[in-house]
Amino acid sequence: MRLVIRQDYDEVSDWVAHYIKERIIQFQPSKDRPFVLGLPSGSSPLGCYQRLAKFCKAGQLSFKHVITFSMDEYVGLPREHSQSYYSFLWEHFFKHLDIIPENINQLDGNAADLDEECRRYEAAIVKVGGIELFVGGIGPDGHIAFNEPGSSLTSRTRVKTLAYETIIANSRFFDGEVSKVPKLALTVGVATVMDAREVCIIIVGAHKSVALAKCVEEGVNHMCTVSAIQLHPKGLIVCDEDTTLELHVKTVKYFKSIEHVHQSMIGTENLSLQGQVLSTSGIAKRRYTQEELDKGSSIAGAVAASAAICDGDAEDKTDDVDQRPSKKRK
Ligand SMILES: N[C@@H]1[C@@H](O)[C@H](O)[C@@H](COP(=O)(O)O)O[C@@H]1O
Repeated sequence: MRLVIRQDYDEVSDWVAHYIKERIIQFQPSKDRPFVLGLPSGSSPLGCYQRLAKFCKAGQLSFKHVITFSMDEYVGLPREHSQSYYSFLWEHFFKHLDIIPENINQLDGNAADLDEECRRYEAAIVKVGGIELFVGGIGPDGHIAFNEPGSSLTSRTRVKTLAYETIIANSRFFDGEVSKVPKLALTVGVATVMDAREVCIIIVGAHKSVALAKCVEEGVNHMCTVSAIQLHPKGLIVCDEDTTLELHVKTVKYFKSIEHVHQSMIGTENLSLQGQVLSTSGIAKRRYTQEELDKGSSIAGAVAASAAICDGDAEDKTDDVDQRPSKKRK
């Protein structure tokens, strides 16, 4: 698992937006081979969504061949309600993109048969060949999507009763009134997320620092469902400095030093990013502009490393890119 620490929310949003952009571009999606992206709602991904929309508007990125699957939805809240995840994602993301509406998959919290709706969703994911990159956010107790503490780590899309802490936390979107917050939700399962070929979790704010510490420094545990990411071969967490408050100093130093080594191996210094930085992967052969290099060399490097590893031998298919000199880089 990789832990990328940035100064604040804006830097986290910048990093994740660039990362998603590079992953999509690298993938070279087409009608027959679309890029399948899992998406969260909530305040954590907002800055990232705004940046992705800007890329799209500027013609630097297209969602034409991107299929999306949203993580969760309240049960019983009308779709047009401003706080339904359907409305949220349309308002803050989809309507600003060139995405084809039929490629947007969202759970219907008003379906007549909720169990059937969950089965339909899982089947739809399978039908498109699985999710390439699942981006996620967490609640203060470490729940991913609506997989509340105690959720099975092998869970699939299903109906969940919300934990009281979640209802309180989300009441900020319902005029601060707990009674207005729906008590049930549809959510992808922990295993649905972990089945994705890559998982990227955005965690921002001191109020999530305990959850981050549990996820990174403690074991895999159903009371902190995001901790399942430890078992994922390509798990990535992007957080800000405030969120590291409960981590050991040595843990923070460790992940920062890894990123430093990573950058010096894959960044501009040694790899001539101005050339075909991604050529080792065989996936994309795009040249980076100087501006991109100045702004996002670490992101380009991360993506390049990611691609190189994916493209490697079976034994290379791990995320430990940072700790291992790549034979491809000789
Ligand atoms: N079910 C949602 C999640 O999908 C979301 O990721 C999380 C964090 O939200 P926020 O980013 O607003 O803190 O809250 C919830 O409870």
